[in-house]
Amino acid sequence: MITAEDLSKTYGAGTSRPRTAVDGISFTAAPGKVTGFLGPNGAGKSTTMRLAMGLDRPTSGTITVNGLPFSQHDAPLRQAGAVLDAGATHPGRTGRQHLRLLASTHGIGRQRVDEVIEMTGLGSVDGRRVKSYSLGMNQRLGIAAALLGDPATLILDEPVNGLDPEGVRWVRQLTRQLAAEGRTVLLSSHLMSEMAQTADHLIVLGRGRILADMPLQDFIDAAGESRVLVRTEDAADLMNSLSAAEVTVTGHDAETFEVTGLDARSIGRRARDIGAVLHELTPLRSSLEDSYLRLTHDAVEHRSGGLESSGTVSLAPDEAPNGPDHEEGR
Ligand SMILES: Nc1ncnc2c1ncn2[C@@H]1O[C@H](COP(=O)(O)OP(=O)(O)OP(=O)(O)O)[C@@H](O)[C@H]1O
Repeated sequence: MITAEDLSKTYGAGTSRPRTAVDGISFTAAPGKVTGFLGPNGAGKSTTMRLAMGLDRPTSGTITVNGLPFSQHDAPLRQAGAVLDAGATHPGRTGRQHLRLLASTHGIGRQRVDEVIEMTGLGSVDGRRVKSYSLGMNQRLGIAAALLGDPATLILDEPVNGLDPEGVRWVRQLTRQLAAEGRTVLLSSHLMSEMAQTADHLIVLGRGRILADMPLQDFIDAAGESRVLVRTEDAADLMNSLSAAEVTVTGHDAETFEVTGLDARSIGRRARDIGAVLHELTPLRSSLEDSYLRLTHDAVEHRSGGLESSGTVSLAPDEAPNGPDHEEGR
């Protein structure tokens, strides 16, 4: 379990150019779930993860892992493992040497090193020097290191970065399995399709603040708009009869159009009323990407407001992640 309470981090505090990376956030990443951490570049995801792993100190507030600040645990590696910087290894060591060294400094036996090498598919390259590793091999080595202590909590910052499709699928299955075993998994990724298949819960950050904290499906339902695909012999008549202030009708071809703002049931009834012959009436589900982009787009367009659901979604104008003054990276 990871718990942040009113957590803030300002870099360069006291200098002429302070930079608040994390701005008073509170959230819980619960056991047994994959919690997806989303947000544009510079939103504060990596900083929050580093704070959780005790690699940086909060300016104010707290973040705990399994009830205690990470560094206060007697055997921290057994509490939480993290993939934060896949390149953070000594390039002259072999993968196996790197893992053995890490294991020995934490009282972890060689058998566990063999296990994590097996789990991460590094068996064929564990005797090679890390400097010869591809990005994908480095990611696997990072994940192997994170798993060494068999921790209850995993923090994975962009773990699929650089992996081929087989590797991406492997990370997805591994994270799902780790959560199914009752562990807490906090996962960041810019790959929306991957996040949609992996996460149970989402926390969306923008400019250091929480924009959304809710189950994945609720986020998609709350932020996405429902669309319905209609195919009919009487497209022109039905399109005319559906026109209303809150309804958008977009024609595709002579028989097909898409409706936003009315559900399939209402469209079916209207078709019956005017005697239109329907061939297809398909509700189209929003994707996570649609919802994410719509959430941020709306905030910029309307300069206020947000979305209500079973959790929190709010966007103030100056928090809009793709607003005009948004910093694209560091
Ligand atoms: N060590 C540092 N010193 C100064 N500023 C920093 C430092 N680390 C991060 N920042 C700043 O804090 C903000 C948040 O950065 P962070 O890396 O946490 O964002 P992120 O959401 O992980 O972004 P990305 O998706 O690009 O990885 C950025 O403006 C960044 O420039």
